[in-house]
Amino acid sequence: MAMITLRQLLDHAAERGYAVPAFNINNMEQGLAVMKAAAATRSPVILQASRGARSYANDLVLAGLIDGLARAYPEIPLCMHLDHGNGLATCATAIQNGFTSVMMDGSLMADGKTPADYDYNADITRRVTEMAHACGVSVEGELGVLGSLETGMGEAEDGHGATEKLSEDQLLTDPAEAEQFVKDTGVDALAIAMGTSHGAYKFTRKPDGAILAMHVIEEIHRRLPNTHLVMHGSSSVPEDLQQIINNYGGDIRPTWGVPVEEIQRGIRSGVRKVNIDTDSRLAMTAAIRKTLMEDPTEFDPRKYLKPAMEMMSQVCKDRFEAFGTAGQADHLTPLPLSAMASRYAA
Ligand SMILES: O=C(CO)COP(=O)(O)O
Ligand SMILES: O=C[C@H](O)COP(=O)(O)O
Ligand SMILES: [Zn+2]
Ligand SMILES: [Zn+2]
Repeated sequence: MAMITLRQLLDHAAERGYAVPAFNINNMEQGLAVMKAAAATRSPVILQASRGARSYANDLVLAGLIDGLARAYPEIPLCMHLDHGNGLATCATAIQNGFTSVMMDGSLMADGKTPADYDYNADITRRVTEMAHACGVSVEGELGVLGSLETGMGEAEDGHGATEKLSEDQLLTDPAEAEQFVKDTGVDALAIAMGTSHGAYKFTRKPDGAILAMHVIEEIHRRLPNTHLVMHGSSSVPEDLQQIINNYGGDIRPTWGVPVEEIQRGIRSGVRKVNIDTDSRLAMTAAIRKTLMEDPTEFDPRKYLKPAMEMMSQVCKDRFEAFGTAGQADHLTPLPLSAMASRYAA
């Protein structure tokens, strides 16, 4: 089938100067929304599932869903990635269930809340990398803790993320340490911290360099020109989606996300994977609120889930176009995991 590893996909993206949005999925509708957008724009895709998604959807159901999506869209290279793995077992069971890539997020301890020190992070990430690479599976690590440069706070969301006040040291990945980390762990991709956070409330104003430190990415790329960089918390939180939600009885407080042009600037400096969950959530919620308020007699879930899929799919198409992913599916021939495993062994 058309399953691809993160490593092969991001190597291709680096060669051709584009990035791939990684969309979180929790159910069939989100999976289909991404695949339809990918097929329409001829884009390779990264679908990612968090620990929360895995327990929401059930690992076996999720494995069946991935298999179905890959078979329904055989022309689209599909990378299935574990988002924010918290230990060896979480990563190993993702691989058992058909994931071709895992994130070991050792920036936090196994509780997903407490900031970890360098030695813990490097050690657990190196162990996951040895295990995953033996299977041909790719690994993303994280150095630095996501959180706000405006408030100094961590970004606790859905029971995940630091809850305490963090120092600027923790909130911004140190470029020298990043160089050491890649050497110590052998990761294929590195997630870094530079002021983004998960969820809808990232910035209280349109972000400038003081609160969205894109220069950190540029410095890390200068030191690690061959490492694929990953931006987390990179939803743009579009104002039009906020407005639809609020016009139809919702309550989203004024807020800003990461502007698409800042992500494009990152792509010029080695960013190859861009994590997006919140924008999909906003799109689906906007469509569902609108549909149900316009016709309060409606009670067939398909009647509001179909527009929800369509609105999410539009967000995905926009990002595929903006990040240069569109059209790239036709230039990729996925290698099997066994070929990737031999490559790592050599
Ligand atoms: O980073 C993410 C998943 O790992 C998602 O970030 P957003 O909340 O900005 O969509
Ligand atoms: O953490 C990143 C994603 O937004 C996933 O969120 P989740 O843990 O609520 O599924
Ligand atoms: Zn999260
Ligand atoms: Zn994340």
